[in-house]
Amino acid sequence: MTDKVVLIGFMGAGKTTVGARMAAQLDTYQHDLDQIIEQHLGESIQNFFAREGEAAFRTLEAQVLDRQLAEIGVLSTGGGVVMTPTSRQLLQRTATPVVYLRTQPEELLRRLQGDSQRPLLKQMDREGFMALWRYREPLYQAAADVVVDTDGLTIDQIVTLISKRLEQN
Ligand SMILES: Nc1ncnc2c1ncn2[C@@H]1O[C@H](COP(=O)(O)OP(=O)(O)O)[C@@H](O)[C@H]1O
Ligand SMILES: O=C(O)C1=C[C@@H](OP(=O)(O)O)[C@@H](O)[C@H](O)C1
Ligand SMILES: [Mg+2]
Repeated sequence: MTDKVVLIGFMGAGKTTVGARMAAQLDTYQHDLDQIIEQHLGESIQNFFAREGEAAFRTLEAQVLDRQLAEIGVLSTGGGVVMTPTSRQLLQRTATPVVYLRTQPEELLRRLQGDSQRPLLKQMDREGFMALWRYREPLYQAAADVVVDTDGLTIDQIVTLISKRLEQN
């Protein structure tokens, strides 16, 4: 299987968790855009968001995405990467397969219950969360080469499914 994959999907879809397991199984690197951005900033995304706002974060995210697409390994993105036209273009143009980890919003809300790291989650009520999911869903679909539904699956099952779907692709 290819040792280059990009994972996209909504907050809580498992991009970070699945990416780490997949990289371990493929004996390759995982790059997590959020972690790279936090290392670069020397502070949490949470703090940066609060001080500089979402637009500044998106600009930075697009720059780091551009650079990381050149690296081998599994690239776990942040859920909002499809919100920026530049980032969407980068995903469209890359030769690396883009995998959409698709998870129903009710399941995401269960997974993210009690989370305090995601600034957008804090700002939203249930309706806002659902609306954002519906808004982003076609953007993920359009950016993806492969769509994997994660509801009810374990991390290992998702990794196996991704490998299978990429072979078929
Ligand atoms: N398939 C899954 N089944 C159950 N819990 C999951 C699954 N995938 C991820 N999680 C949990 O959901 C939370 C968010 O996962 P994470 O990998 O950080 O998502 P993302 O990076 O897409 O926002 C974590 O607590 C993780 O353990
Ligand atoms: O959906 C979003 O807009 C965001 C998702 C987060 O990443 P995860 O998808 O890994 O939670 C992180 O990039 C930031 O909080 C914004
Ligand atoms: Mg993540």
